[in-house]
Amino acid sequence: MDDLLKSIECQARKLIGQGKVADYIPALAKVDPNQFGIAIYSNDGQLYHAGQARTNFSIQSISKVFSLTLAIKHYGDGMWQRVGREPSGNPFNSLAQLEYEAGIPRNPFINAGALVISDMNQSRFASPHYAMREFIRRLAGNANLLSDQNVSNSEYEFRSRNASMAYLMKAFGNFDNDVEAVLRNYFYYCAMRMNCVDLAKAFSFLANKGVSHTGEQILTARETAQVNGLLATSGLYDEAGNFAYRVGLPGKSGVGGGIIAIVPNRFSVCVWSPELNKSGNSLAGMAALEALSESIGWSVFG
Ligand SMILES: NC(=O)CC[C@H](N)C(=O)O
Repeated sequence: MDDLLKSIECQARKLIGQGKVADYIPALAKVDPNQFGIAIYSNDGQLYHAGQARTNFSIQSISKVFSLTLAIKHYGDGMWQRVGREPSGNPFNSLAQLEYEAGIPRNPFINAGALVISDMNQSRFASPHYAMREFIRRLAGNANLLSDQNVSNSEYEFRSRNASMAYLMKAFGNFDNDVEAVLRNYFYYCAMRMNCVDLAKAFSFLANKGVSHTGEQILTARETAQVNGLLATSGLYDEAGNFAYRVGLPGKSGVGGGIIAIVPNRFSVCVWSPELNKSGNSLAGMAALEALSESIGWSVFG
């Protein structure tokens, strides 16, 4: 495995220069593009990694999986009245569908969907950002994880598009709490800093029928399969089809350049390289996951 990861790293690094680091906020635009890391965590507790697997980065939309998990734990099936389960086919920050679909976002992994989920968690917890941080720390088994205030403040400053989505949903009656407070928390989650090893471990429960690497039952086996189904159909925004075709695994990306992928009943994987393609997914990360999945025969589609 170590040799395979080294050779995948070497191939993937050749693609650096073809993408573009997220530049919608200055704090992310400054990230050194010349970075790559990968970590794989197996259900029997083996960790494999290569490159900068212990360098922290901004998890961004990968946080949407943590928020969804927390919401499922507390709301169960009732939550699906407020958010759909279909791929959007649109960019992650698109407003278009919200207007003609009565303020119900297509799925929990686009921004509008994650904002509704954050609104649910806001109603449920006295201190939602603290609840979420503790949940993520517990899942990763790392009590030192922090959110980057510089990133979250900058996101809040440039919040117009996310704020528009939230206010539009409020106009449709699909938003209960103060929009600005929910935005603050949503940005706090996006700005959590983690590395590939943290993320591979944190998502091990999705590869292990809902049981975390510390033995805690996070979701039921059924809920875990449902989340993986949603990740496979919507985890990479308007590139979910392409990801299914090239990689064939449930996955979730973020504009910090991280992508997590789940090999059900076997492994959780995290790859990171900051340069993005046009859909906002790590360009070298996608290529690395494709090579890995092909070499090991991981596709869930056969
Ligand atoms: N795709 C992403 O990672 C988007 C997250 C980013 N914080 C946003 O809300 O726009």
